[in-house]
Amino acid sequence: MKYISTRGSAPSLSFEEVVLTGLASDGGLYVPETLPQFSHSDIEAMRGMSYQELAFTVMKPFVADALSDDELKGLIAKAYSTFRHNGIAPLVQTGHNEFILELFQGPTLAFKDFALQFLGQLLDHILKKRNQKVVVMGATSGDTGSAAIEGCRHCDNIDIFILHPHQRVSEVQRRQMTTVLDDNVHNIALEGNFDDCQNMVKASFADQSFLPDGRQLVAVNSINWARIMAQIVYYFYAALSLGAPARAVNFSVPTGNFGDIFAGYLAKGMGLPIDQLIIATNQNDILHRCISENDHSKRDLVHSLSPSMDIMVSSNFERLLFDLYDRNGASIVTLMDALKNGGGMTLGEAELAKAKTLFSSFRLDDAEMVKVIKDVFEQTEYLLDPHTAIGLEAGRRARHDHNTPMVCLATAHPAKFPEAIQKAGLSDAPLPHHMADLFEREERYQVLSNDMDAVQKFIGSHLRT
Ligand SMILES: Cc1ncc(COP(=O)(O)O)c(C=O)c1O
Ligand SMILES: N[C@@H](CCOP(=O)(O)O)C(=O)O
Repeated sequence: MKYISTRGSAPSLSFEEVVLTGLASDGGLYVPETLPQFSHSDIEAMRGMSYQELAFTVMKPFVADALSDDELKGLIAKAYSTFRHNGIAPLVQTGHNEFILELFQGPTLAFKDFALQFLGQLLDHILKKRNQKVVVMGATSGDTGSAAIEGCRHCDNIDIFILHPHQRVSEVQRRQMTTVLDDNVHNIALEGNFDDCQNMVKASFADQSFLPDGRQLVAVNSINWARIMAQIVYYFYAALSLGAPARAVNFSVPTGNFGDIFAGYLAKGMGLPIDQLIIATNQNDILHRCISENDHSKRDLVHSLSPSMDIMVSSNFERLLFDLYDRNGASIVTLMDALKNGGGMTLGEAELAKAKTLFSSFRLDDAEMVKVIKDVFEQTEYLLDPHTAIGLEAGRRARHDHNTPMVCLATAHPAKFPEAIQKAGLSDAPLPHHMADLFEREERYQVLSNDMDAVQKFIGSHLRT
């Protein structure tokens, strides 16, 4: 399997190279040259598999050149060994043909664990084999950071630097990152927003001359293809539990950087019968505006009660555009230049029409989201986190029919976001046992101005030899 860049001029890479490269040298994102296909009977044969068996079956075609079957099985076993639920991704029914897929049973309580505990094991394996040391640099709006730190902290060959927007993540999210005191783990609170953090990470990948000779950056954001790949698995898992391949399923996905829902789009492309894919956004609604009215223009980023989705420029949208524009890299360069320099992009008529057949969308503001948390708790005693509340309500409003099951991805545990829960007039969800003393733990992080030089100097001076 080869991987190609969405901007058409970077070299194509193998799986191992793509995992270590992150951003393509032409500024694009890597995608597989062809998408593996599963037939109706292949998917039938997946019924009854454990999460780990399914992960092996779904990911194998993407990695077959790089990992033996036993190696892949071993990495999967270790990655999911720290999850707190035997089912790994349990489904909970909240209404008629309406389900929540709990993706927060991993060690850091968000869906990011599915890909990042696996990526941590994968990087450790590859780097030990190559006897190579790397620098991980990532941007987080709150959840990627802690999952990446948890995944990488035990890797001797990694120094990890995570940028989060200063005072723009919840206190639980910050402490999950900053109380990890291993000497290869570094947290930077950037005086800016998530887009500033992500821009700085992407610019640093484009010019890595600030690193000492022999070191390279590796991405833990969904820039890294392995992140998306691992997230495809739970779409298969949920759909199989609800009757696939005989029965189609809809998914509603709280969306920010467009990685999670893009994994659902790929699952559909691989043969999984998915009917609707619903993009659920908060007030930072560029994706909803794009799908509903072809308005993909940047606006000021609003600080919301669902902070993990406070993202304006959704990195993975570029991967979708690449497909919409028949994989023509030059078209993507034009669109991305317009977004960067002109503040927005307009999709062609045919491409917008295609996007509308693939995705529905819905937007909720804070007040609407808080009401959903309150109403759902009153009716079912199920406590939603703010991101999941947006996904659930968007699914209810945007689904076309009630005979097809609708699965809302529960992307985080409510204990991470007490502010929204309190606004709904409810008592905080307790932190799970392994985090019970989070507020007593010592923190370490560095506040830095939104200045590339300052960040890169900080990284350079904190690398272990
Ligand atoms: C809790 C939570 N929900 C939803 C999202 C959106 O996911 P994506 O960025 O893959 O669209 C994120 C992060 O981006 C998140 O942390
Ligand atoms: N919500 C994310 C933002 C980064 O997204 P990623 O999927 O590209 O890592 C976060 O919690 O950091």
